[in-house]
Amino acid sequence: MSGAPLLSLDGVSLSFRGVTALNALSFDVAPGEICALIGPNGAGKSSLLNVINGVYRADAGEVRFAGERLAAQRRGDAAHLGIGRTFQHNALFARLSVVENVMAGLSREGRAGFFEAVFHLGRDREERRRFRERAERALAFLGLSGEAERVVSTLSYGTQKRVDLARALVAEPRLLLLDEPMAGMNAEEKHAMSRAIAAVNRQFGTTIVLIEHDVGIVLGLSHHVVVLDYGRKVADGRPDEVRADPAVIAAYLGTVH
Ligand SMILES: Nc1ncnc2c1ncn2[C@@H]1O[C@H](COP(=O)(O)OP(=O)(O)OP(=O)(O)O)[C@@H](O)[C@H]1O
Repeated sequence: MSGAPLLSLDGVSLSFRGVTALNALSFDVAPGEICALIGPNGAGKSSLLNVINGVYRADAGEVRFAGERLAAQRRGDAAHLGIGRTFQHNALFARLSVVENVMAGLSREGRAGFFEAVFHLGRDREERRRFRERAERALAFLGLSGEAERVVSTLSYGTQKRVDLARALVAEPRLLLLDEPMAGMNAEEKHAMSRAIAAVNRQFGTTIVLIEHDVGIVLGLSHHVVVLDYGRKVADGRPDEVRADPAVIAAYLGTVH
C-alpha cells in the first residue's frame, strides 16, 4: 500500500450492552482499492460498516476518511462527505420505477426535496432533468437502460440489487460501502454483480468496502481482505496472503483450495 489511506481505522471498539461487536480494530483502506470484510456470522462486519457510515458511533478509537476524523458526524453526513452505501436488505421503493429509485439517490444534493426530485411536482424542472440524465447514465453503465421505466417490484432479485448499486453510484461517492451485495443470489446473478462492482471500481476509481460471505467471489474480486472474528481482526492483506494464512485457514477458510 502506498500513499495516504482514504479510510483509516485505529483502535475502533463498539459494544451493545456488554456484547462486544468490535474490539480494538485497526486497518487502512487505500484509495481505489476493493477491500472485502469477511468473517463468520456475528463477527462484527455490519457493525463496522455502520461505524464507517456514521450510523453507530464507536465507543473508542478513531475513524478517518480522507484525513478527516469522522467521530463527530451526524446521520446523513457520510453521504455529504462522499460515502455511499447499499443495504443488505432491499431498501428500494418497490412501487416506483427503476429510474425514479436511482434519482432518489440524488435527493440529498438537490434544492428540491425528495418528492419534487422524483415526481413531477416540478418547482425545479431543470434540476429534475439533470437528475434524470445522471440516473440514466448510471443505469446505462450497469446495463440497466432497458429496465429504466419498469416498476421495481416486477424485477428479479438480482436486478433489484443492481438497481440499488445504481442508486448508490449516481451520487458519485468516493467510498462505496456494500453490505452483502450478492447475498441470496444465484451463481449467474453473483457473477453479474461481481462484474458490475469491478467495473465501477475500474472506471471511476471508486474505493469499495464490501461484506461478502462467498469466499471464492471475494478472493477473485478484491485487492485487500480483512478477516474478522468476534470483533477482532484475524488477518489483513492481499487475497493470496490471506488465503495462505494458517490462522485464517484454521478459523475460517478451511474448505477453500
Ligand atoms: N443493534 C444491535 N444491538 C445489539 N447487539 C447488536 C446490534 N448489532 C449487532 N449486535 C451484536 O454485535 C455482534 C456483531 O454483529 P454484526 O451484525 O456486526 O456481525 P456480522 O459479522 O455483520 O454478522 P452477519 O454476518 O450475521 O451479518 C453480534 O454479537 C450481534 O449480536
